Amino acid sequence: MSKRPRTLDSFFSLPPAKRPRDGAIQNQQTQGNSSENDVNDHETGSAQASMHATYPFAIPHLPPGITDILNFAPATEGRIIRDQPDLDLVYYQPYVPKEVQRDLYEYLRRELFFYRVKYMIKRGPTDTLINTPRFTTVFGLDVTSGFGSDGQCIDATSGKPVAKGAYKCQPRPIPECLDRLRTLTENATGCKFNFALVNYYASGDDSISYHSDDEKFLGVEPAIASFTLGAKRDFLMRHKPTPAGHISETKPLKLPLASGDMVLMKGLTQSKWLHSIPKRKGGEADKGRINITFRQAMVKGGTENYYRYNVGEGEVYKWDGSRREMAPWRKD
Ligand SMILES: O=C(O)CCC(=O)C(=O)O
Ligand SMILES: [Fe+2]
Repeated sequence: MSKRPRTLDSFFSLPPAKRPRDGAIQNQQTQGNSSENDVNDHETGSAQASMHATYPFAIPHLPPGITDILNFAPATEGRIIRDQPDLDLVYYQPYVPKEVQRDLYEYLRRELFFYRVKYMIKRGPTDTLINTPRFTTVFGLDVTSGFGSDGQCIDATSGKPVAKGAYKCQPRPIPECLDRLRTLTENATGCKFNFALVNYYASGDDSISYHSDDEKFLGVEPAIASFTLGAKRDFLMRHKPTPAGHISETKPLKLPLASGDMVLMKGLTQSKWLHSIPKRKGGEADKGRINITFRQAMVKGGTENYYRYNVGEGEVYKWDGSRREMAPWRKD
């Protein structure tokens, strides 16, 4: 039995893996080192890829030239930033080794599928259409479920398939390329992650406004690991307004996130601070930036929320190498 690091790919490999044993569960948290489907990998002899019924197309595995170097991450020791009230960060400059920053950026930009999500919100009495000002995609499943070896959602406690309708969305397993980085990040930080959210900021016009990732479905004091690849962009942080009468002795923060950097936000950071990537005119921002955040969702509502706002119902985008931009993708 081969001992290559276990990923989620037993059911990604083509042709499909054999039927699961009853109750077999393989999710980000529980997968072991069993390798029954490695046989498949060898038999096909073709380049390996992650595939799932919910993916519009297969995502090739990371090439060895990237994985071999990525295994040296983190490239530097993290700097602890706790010099302001409620702020609790570890800042790696960089986390991804320099030799693979560019290749990993170009690989993810080229191989992942993205969305430009639109949704309605109520502003007072009026319905307002929000156009998310960046490309997004998401993979993962909250702790109540995992993926069976046939790719179906399995209840984490009973090991049985989750009831039809338990999720309105269609959860997607984390592909090998992101799962590798997730595992490395778990090992380095001691934190657990079951979601990978990816943002692509095509230019300085793309952004994320001030917010905090403080949803209840992440549990108390969530840890979020946030990676930058590609263009350098400013990451702004400011303390949430304090109750009237309280003197806030905090000052805003600007981290100039560069390719390969990682910021781990933990403790009270999400409940007390806001963060944003503001729009920028010209300069490096127009070369494009990928952000990956790893998080841990505790309940099904977290899964629903992440797919609604990062996949939505719109068309699929894929990198078009000749146009050098994301373009609508259609199955031919
Ligand atoms: O792009 C970034 O660095 C931040 C992304 C972010 O805050 C988010 O996705 O919640
Ligand atoms: Fe955020």
